[in-house]
Amino acid sequence: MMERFLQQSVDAEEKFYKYEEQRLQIEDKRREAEHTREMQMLQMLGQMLNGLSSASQMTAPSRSSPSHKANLRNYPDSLHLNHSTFSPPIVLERPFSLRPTRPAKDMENIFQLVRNVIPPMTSKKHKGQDGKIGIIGGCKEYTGAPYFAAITALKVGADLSQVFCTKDAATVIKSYSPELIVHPVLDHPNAVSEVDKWLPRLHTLVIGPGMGREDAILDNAKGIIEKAKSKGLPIVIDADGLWLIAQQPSIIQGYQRAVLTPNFMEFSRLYEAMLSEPVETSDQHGSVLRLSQAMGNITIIQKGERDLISDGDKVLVCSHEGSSRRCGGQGDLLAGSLGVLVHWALLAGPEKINAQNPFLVAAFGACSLTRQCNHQAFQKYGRSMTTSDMISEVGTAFNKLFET
Ligand SMILES: NC(=O)C1=CN([C@@H]2O[C@H](COP(=O)(O)OP(=O)(O)OC[C@H]3O[C@@H](n4cnc5c(N)ncnc54)[C@H](O)[C@@H]3O)[C@@H](O)[C@H]2O)[C@@H](O)CC1
Ligand SMILES: Nc1ncnc2c1ncn2[C@@H]1O[C@H](COP(=O)(O)OP(=O)(O)OP(=O)(O)O)[C@@H](O)[C@H]1O
Repeated sequence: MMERFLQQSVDAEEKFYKYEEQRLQIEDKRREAEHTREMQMLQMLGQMLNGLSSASQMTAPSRSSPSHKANLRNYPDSLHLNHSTFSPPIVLERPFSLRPTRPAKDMENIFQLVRNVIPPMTSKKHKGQDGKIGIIGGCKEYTGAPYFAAITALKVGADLSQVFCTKDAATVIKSYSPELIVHPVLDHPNAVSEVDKWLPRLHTLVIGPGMGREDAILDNAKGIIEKAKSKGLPIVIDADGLWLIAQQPSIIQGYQRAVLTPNFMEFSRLYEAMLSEPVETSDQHGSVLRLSQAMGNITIIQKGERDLISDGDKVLVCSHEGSSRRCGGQGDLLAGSLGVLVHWALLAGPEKINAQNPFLVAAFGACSLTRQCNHQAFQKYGRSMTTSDMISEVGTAFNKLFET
């Protein structure tokens, strides 16, 4: 009886997703047609301008296109993106508000894509299926950051969160929470092979929160990134992981199964390292687009008043209402939730996300969630709000955004 009931709810859910898929496909076709019309008009305009001045020429930035398909592990063919090599980059403004009067249709569509990737809750699953996330970080000075990232991953819905930190940090992190699995290996002489043993049992790696910047640890992080890349493991890089990338961008350049999450300072360092000039602050969209292209179309989230998300082809803007409180650790919450959403977006496959880039969908979801947690916690605690208060809001914020 119970089984039949469960089967019926699974069937109903599948029907719902099918219907949603069809609706999104129709919407996508409509937008493609609109886009084609706009391109034709632009071409006509270009021809007219050419007639006026023979010197003028329309150029479109070209994408470097390293294989999207390298090392896909067991995921569906989710990185086969519908990019046209010569089409100009699309810049999409997607302000987000829960207020019914403002939602832009495009924004609601991408939001629906995030909802589509959330795995259904059924009694048929075993531990681990909804996500096993590894956090590389945590040293003597910083024990909070890896904890924030790891506990957030669990609260978003991952089944297991494992922290790989230095020996000094392990007991401290463990004492914050019995839910976390903590490995004191990051300053071990065989750190890379110690972590490598665990990689086949993980779905995503989050590298950097509270990792510190000691040369030996950065070297180990580099080795771990190389091992993860060779296994096709999705990687989120934040904080001190970004410090490492700014010194040696080639470690991650062209690996499109990575997301970088720089704050303004981290973004500036990366930008200068890659483009040998200061960030153009008056053109934030252009800057994030250019940096992603220079990195080989890796997804980049530039965090700030508005989060700008780009894969070098599109720019999404998440300006979901947060608050004016900027306590440390909010970026760790973002990194942990992103680790889970990246796994879910890849697992869902291209049909569920309308053949969009799964890393963009996951990034948009994680930014919206972080900002919603910030908003809710600020309503309760105002100036005294801390990141732990935000983490307490993950469950309700997630339900409000994605499950109602
Ligand atoms: N409780 C903890 O253990 C925490 C540890 N953290 C760790 O601390 C380490 C260092 O992180 P930092 O972020 O300080 O590293 P950085 O050395 O990159 O410092 C960035 C600095 O830029 C400033 N900044 C940020 N946005 C800016 C903007 N828009 N304009 C101007 N200045 C801006 C910040 O005040 C910060 O001092 C990392 O390992 C990080 O993970 C942080 O995650 C915070 C919480
Ligand atoms: N001015 C702002 N207004 C609203 N939200 C913001 C603002 N700045 C950042 N955020 C939000 O806070 C999240 C974390 O960004 P932040 O810049 O604090 O990261 P960080 O400095 O890396 O954090 P951490 O303290 O964990 O190292 C971002 O995803 C963004 O959504």
